[in-house]
Amino acid sequence: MAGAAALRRSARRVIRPGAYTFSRTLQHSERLLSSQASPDRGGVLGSELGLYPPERIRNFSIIAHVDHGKSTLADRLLELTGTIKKGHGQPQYLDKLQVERERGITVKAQTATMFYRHASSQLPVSDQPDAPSYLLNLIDTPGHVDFSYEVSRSLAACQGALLVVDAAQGVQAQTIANFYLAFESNLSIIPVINKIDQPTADPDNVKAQLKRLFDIDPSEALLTSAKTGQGLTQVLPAVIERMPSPPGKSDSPIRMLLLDSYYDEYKGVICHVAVVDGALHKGDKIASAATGRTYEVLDVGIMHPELTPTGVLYTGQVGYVISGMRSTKEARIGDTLHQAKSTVEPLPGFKPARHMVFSGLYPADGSDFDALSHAIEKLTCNDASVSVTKETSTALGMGFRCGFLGLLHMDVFHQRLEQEHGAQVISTIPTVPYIFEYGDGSKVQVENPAALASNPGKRIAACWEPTVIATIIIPSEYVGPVIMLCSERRGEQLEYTFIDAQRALLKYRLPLREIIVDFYNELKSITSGYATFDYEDSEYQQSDLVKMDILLNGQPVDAMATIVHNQKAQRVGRELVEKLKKFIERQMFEITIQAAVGSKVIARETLSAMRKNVLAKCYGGDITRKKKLLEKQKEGKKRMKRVGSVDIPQEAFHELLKVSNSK
Ligand SMILES: Nc1nc2c(ncn2[C@@H]2O[C@H](COP(=O)(O)OP(=O)(O)OP(=O)(O)O)[C@@H](O)[C@H]2O)c(=O)[nH]1
Repeated sequence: MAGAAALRRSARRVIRPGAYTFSRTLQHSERLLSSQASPDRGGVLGSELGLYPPERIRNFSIIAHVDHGKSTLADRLLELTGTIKKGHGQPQYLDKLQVERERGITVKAQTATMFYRHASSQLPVSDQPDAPSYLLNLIDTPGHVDFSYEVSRSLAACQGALLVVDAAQGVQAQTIANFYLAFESNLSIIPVINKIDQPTADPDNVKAQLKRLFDIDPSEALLTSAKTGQGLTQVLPAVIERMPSPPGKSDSPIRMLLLDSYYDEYKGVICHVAVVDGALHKGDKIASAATGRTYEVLDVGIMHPELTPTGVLYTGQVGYVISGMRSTKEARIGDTLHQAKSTVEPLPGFKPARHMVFSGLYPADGSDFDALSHAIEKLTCNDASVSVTKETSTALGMGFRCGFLGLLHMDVFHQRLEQEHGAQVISTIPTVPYIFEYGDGSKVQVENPAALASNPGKRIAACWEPTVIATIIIPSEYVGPVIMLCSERRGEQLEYTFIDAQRALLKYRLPLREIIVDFYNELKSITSGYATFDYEDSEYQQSDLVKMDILLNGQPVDAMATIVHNQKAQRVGRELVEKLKKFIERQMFEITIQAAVGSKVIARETLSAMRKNVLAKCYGGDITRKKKLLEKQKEGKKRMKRVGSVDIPQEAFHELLKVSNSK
């Protein structure tokens, strides 16, 4: 949890995707002017984009396991093409969100257009004045499993992908997932074995893995170091020579795919689009296939890498459109935008976002509801993959039930709420969407365990929970402990193979609720950090689930209710009450903390009465020190949540998250 000062500092450093400042714009025009003078660069303004028919365009993505070097490679390619200055002082240019920089992960995919002259012969480009210039759109993708939705969204606009694999770590779980996403999208895949500068690099072993797992010819692999620059000059020529150009009909009415959208305070909604057919000009009238609404194109251009107005986008090009949309809700990702008053066949959409983790978000201070509401609304403007509905808890007051793609997604959302909007939130135990069937045959999807109580008269006949197929790659000596962990988490083994002499691949079907909290941490800790893990959604399976309540002084706290597997209820209940006892401070009266399934209490702790005297350690009469301590206590109180008559610190809710799903 960031301190108040850190929050204030970070609030001043808000970075929004695509947001750009006046000074950056100036730098940009300077760069443009110099770029036009440079023999190695193409022009970019206005009609010059017309010089790039689809044959001279390549749209590609970089896919990789987390930390294998996608963003660094992207930076190097942007530098190599002069799109950004070398040593621009901001590593991982495309990772624009503050959380991305802090956590070193890519959350929101970004796009950048580059211009690159390429000659087919071996002579240097400078000796070939006629070497044609190519327009390359690089689409960065997130690496974490939660964001595979963003990956599939980006891949739909590409014809090829660079599959980056760390030369020392080799193929990892997300390499496999991302490879299949790209393969199923019919992309031409160029393997890039990166980080060859590392002393432990073993490119030949990685080549053998690529052959064994994906049937990739070893001679196709490029060897690079995004750190030292070694091998980087082969990358763009390979993109141009080995990847196809975008398909599309130049003489057809405009049809484009909406790749991403975000809200900019000054410009309104900015849509990233890939033009599939026709050309888009400023002033054109366009319509959304999803909503039927029509808009006038107010501004259109490319991301070079900042928004650069060009007035036009041609077939096969990727850029941005501003068309007076008021909210990103109008800009549905995967929608087809087309010429107004024409009927066109919508382009195949994307895999829709599936919300797999739900959690209640409440203002830490009940009176801050409006501020939280405003912050959530602003944030969802830029992250349409979060679902938000209002809910009320007797314990926490008015709040929101939010649906996320996964746990990291939820974490990132919380962090952004705090950092970018200064919101103080209490989040309830995350839950997955269960399906319950009542005795009368009716079925409900339960995203909030407390909601089960609203049908007290109905007998639960059956329940189902979502499962995932997990892929785990580990050094072979860790196979035993990992198998134990997976069976503790109610997993069913589907596959157990070796990908090389040292490493094994395990596939398990696991209930999603068993992995949403702490599974990855535990997997990492029992494998000394060597395990990599990825999962894809699978079907629902029938399960023996019960609702567990937490009661404080006999009163159920709805925000702490959780759904657990019957066999684990006792253990989880005991851990929850023990944890709560540690976090709830003693108060003026005795507090009983209980966990109960139905009317049966399965765990109980008692906190005896006592008032914490913050001045106890303060000897003598230093009045300013006393005042400071009392101020601190007052500040702490603000972060307390009064439930009935019991004050619960915000940390208790956070700690509960960790226990509720473990073991
Ligand atoms: N030694 C070495 N380190 C590299 C190389 N390329 C990247 N790195 C380092 O590896 C780490 C991860 O690099 P990133 O580019 O952030 O990785 P990523 O794949 O984009 O990670 P996500 O955005 O989280 O998916 C950083 O510390 C880089 O400096 C390389 O060629 N050699």
